[in-house]
Formats: sequence, structure tokens, C-alpha cells
Amino acid sequence: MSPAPAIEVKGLTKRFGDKLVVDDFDIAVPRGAIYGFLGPNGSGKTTTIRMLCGLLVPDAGEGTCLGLDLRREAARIKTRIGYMTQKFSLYEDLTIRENLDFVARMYGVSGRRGRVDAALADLGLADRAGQLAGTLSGGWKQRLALAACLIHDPRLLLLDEPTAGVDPKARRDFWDEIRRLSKAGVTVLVSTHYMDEAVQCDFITYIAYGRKLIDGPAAQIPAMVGLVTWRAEGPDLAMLEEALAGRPGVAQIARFGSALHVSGTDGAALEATIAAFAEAGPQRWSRVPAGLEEAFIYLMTGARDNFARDAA
Ligand SMILES: Nc1ncnc2c1ncn2[C@@H]1O[C@H](COP(=O)(O)OP(=O)(O)OP(=O)(O)O)[C@@H](O)[C@H]1O
Repeated sequence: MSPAPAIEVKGLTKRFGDKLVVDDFDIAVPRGAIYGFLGPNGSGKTTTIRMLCGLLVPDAGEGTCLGLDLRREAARIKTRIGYMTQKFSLYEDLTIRENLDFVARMYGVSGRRGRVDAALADLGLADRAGQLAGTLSGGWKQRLALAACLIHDPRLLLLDEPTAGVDPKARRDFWDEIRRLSKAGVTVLVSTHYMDEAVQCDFITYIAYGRKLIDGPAAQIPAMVGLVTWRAEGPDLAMLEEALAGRPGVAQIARFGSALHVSGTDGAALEATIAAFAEAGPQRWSRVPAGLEEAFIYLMTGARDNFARDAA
């Protein structure tokens, strides 16, 4: 029998005043998985994460986190998980060691001194333990915040946009660490806006305006959306984009570097449109597999239309 999911919730709902921020949200996160949580700004990701870790009481919905009941055992959930908030919760005027020691005290970690020393060594910051956290670069602050989240050895990590604003090298290092933790059996739920991070997740859920639009294995999401994509390369792409808009089968046109990706769910209609443009030239056309980014742009456009209709 496979072990119970690390997170399993149904019908999670939250309102702030008359604003419905999370709407009937379900999620099942398998143990040891890296689960990506995607969606535009303000779509309810942070609010959902806060409900999952017992910091915010849902208006409706139920479920478990590490086998603990979201409502009745919220206090225990908080002690068992690692939560990295969007603004890393570090004390800038404490040293690196003092920050780790403070968090270890909060969690009542036994053998605290040794645990903090080990975290400093893992971080590669043992030599700089006495440096004020506020003087670290963004990438190092992020690593320190992650180390602080891990000090009590949680089996579940909730990371809210942990790599926002850090440089690409630091982001890569951070993801190496996430994969290492996942291999060691730690479950990771991570919200992100970066597609290169999304593709590294085992599963993805995408929410917009508080509603889940899709979830599934990351590699299967484009096929689940059912998009067919054609790529155009060559001159005059801006003119081409204008000419393609509204043509049969063309649901979405997006720039990808120096190319244009034209997608739709009606493959035959799209192919006929593209064939006519390919014949007229001067661009080169090729059929390419739809990627996550196209899939999410497509979902998001549909969600916006539905939201506007519902709000009207
Ligand atoms: N305590 C609160 N009181 C009132 N409104 C709130 C509160 N917290 C969040 N909101 C609102 O709920 C909506 C969802 O916010 P949330 O932070 O959960 O979104 P998000 O998907 O995490 O966005 P981002 O990617 O920008 O972090 C936003 O419109 C936000 O302004």
C-alpha cells in the first residue's frame, strides 16, 4: 500500500470580507514529491499555503497535513513543517548563528548547539557564523532562511516563492538542494512564477482567481490542456502576429525569444491557417511540442474570460 499523501485537502475555501480568495480547492501531495504551486499574483497561493500549515483557519474544507487534521491539530502541524515565507523571516541584526539558534530554540530542537553547527557547515557558512544576517547577499539570505526552515528536520517544506529576486546561479543551487531533500524523502510544496522551476517539479497545480485550473504530473500538463503549437522564425514577426490574430484555430500567439509560438486546441483548423501563412512566407514554420508556458498562458486567458464573465 502506498503511504498516505503528505497533504490531502478538499474544498478549502477562504474569504477576506466579501472577496473569495480561495475557492473549493483540492490537493493531494504524494510523500517525497516536489509539488509546484503556480498562478498569477494575487491568485491565492500564499493564502492556501497559510491554511495548509495551520496559520489561517479555512472558512470551509477539510483535510490533513502529514496525517494531522487541518483544523483540530493545527498547532502540531506548525511544529512539524518547515515554512519559508515570501519575505524570508530572518533577523537582520542577529548573526547567522544567532538566527539559526533562535529558530532551533523556538522548535525546542534537542542537541541544539550541534544541530546549529551542522547547519552552518552544510551551508558553507561556518567561517562566517558571526556575521550579521543583514549583510548577506540575497542568495545567501535565501540559503540561510532555508537552513532555518530545516533546523527541526521537518518532513514537509512549504516554500512561498523562495527564489523571487535571487540571481540565476543562486536559484540553480537552491533547486539542487530541493531535489536533494526530495530524494531524502522530504515533501516540498513550492510556489513559483518561474517556468524553468516549474518544469523541475514532479507535479504542478495552477490556480487563478482562487480556483484551481489544472493539476497533474508536470510532464503531462501540456497534453492535458490539449494544445497544438507551431513555431515561426524569421523576419517581420510583429506583422505576422497581427495578421494571425483571430484566424481559424489560432487561440494564442506568444513570443518565445526570437520566435513566435502559435497555439490552439483545434489542430486541423490551426494547421490549415499555418499552411496558408507558410506558403506566403517569408517565415519558417515548424510544429513543436506545446510546453508548460504555452499551456499556462492558455489556461490563464480562459480563466480571465471566465472571471470577467462571472464578475459581470
Ligand atoms: N489578510 C488579508 N486580508 C485581506 N485580503 C487579503 C489578505 N491576505 C491576502 N489577501 C488578498 O487575497 C488575494 C490573494 O492573495 P495571496 O497572497 O494569497 O495571493 P498569491 O497567489 O500568493 O499572490 P502573489 O503571487 O502575489 O504572492 C489578494 O487579492 C490579496 O490582496
